[in-house]
Amino acid sequence: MESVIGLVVGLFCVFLVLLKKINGWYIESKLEKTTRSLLPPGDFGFPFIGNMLSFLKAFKSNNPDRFIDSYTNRYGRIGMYKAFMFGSPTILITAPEKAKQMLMGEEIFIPGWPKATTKLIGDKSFIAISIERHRRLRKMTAAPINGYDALSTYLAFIEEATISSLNKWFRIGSEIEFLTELRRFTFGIIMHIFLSTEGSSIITGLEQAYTDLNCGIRAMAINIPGFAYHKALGARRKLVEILRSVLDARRKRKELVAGKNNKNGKDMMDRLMEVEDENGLKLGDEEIVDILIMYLNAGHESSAHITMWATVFLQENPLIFRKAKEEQEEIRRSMISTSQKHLSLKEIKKMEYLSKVIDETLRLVNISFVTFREATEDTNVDGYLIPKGWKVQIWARSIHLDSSVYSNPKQFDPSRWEGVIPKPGTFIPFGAGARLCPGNELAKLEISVFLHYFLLDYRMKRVNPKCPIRYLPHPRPKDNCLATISRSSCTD
Ligand code: HEM
Repeated sequence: MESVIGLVVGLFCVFLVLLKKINGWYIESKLEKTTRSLLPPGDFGFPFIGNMLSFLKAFKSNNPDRFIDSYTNRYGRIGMYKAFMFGSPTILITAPEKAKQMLMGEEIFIPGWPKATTKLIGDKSFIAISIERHRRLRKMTAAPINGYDALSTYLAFIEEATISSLNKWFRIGSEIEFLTELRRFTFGIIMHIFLSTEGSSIITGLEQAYTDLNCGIRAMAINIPGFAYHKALGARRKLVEILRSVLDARRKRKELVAGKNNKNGKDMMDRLMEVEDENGLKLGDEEIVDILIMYLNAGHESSAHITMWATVFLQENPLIFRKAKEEQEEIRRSMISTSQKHLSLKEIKKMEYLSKVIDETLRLVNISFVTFREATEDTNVDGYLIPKGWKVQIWARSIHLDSSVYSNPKQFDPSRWEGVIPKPGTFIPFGAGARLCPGNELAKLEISVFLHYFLLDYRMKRVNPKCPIRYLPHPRPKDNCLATISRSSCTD
């Protein structure tokens, strides 16, 4: 009996190996013979699902890195591998210099997000429009978010939101989901920038919709009730509905006050409604809504996660906490000496050690662990070929946790940034090139202001300090960082 079971298991294994080989032959049969011979090593997994099962298995375990490790262990650390992910043949990039080449080569490597993601974020958002249109809309939206004047303007709002949020959580006195609260906090900021007048009235509806949208972004694209992707599509419909009604109401209001618009009172929605292309054409409602959906999402999720992780790491490392706090105390002392009540960008610039804490958090946590591109032409990279039409995934996570790039990479150590200018491609938490995150400075500002007040006056105590981490869609403790916030004067 045992030998029969052994035989069946053996035959099944052979069948699986054969299935993978046939799948590989089938995918490569669409390429020219010379192209095939130049592909990097790797495997395409099983028909239809490709390598998705091993990807999801790794990212649902406590060791997501074992997905890429399985390639480096089998084929060596060559930094590029062939695979089949999210329904497309794909080249995985895990080496800094190659990542840099992909990120900087915007003409050849256009965004290549899975179709299912584009359906959620919108086919008129930045991830799906032409290079020219992207350049134009980006230019128009990036400076009012990330420019020096814009940041100075937002600072007061961020400061006020920080002080009142921390005070509120402290007053609650019992456990809060720290991450959920921080998402609310960062969402309030991005809503203020984009939809200053409607913010508070629609914020609750949008918040829940964004939670559901995000759960579907890196899930399998199964549009059946009960699956995350199905729920995310519903969330997108809700977002479109809410934002469209805001847009309609604004248009009506604008008609009423035509000609009386105050330039200083403009938020991003006003700008999007007013911008014209070289032929005098304005953006359509669908375009405005998709750009809003993308910005409002990108503009709060990552910042909230990084703020939470930075707080957790500081709290877990008393020496680092102390050093960061001393820097903030020095800043507060100098403000008091000149009777300065509010932070300005001058103080933010002085937060050198805190900036290292934030960079180290960005490196270690890897909120955007992978970015998606598509090759628009056959491209040779270090002797290997990326065929035209294939997807490219740039694995920032693998680069940031590579022991040949960062010594002791899993350790939280802000001092590693002392006097260091990262080599190109080695530190890419915000991407690089034409698609470099247009909210990177705003994100760092929000996190810095929050940590300034947190370090000076508060403590966070987690209910489950050893709570397991969920890695999809973003790394977070499964309990959303259940914690109490207390004032440091009460605990020191
Ligand atoms: C810690 C916080 C953040 C992280 C780690 C982060 C990370 C990234 C990364 C890696 C990209 C590049 C994607 C690619 O190359 O395809 C990106 C793009 C983008 N980010 Fe962020 N981001 C953060 C905060 C923000 C904020 C606050 C905003 C909004 C104000 C924002 C808006 C965007 C947008 C609109 C894009 C698309 C840019 C384009 O395609 O041109 N992000 N972000």
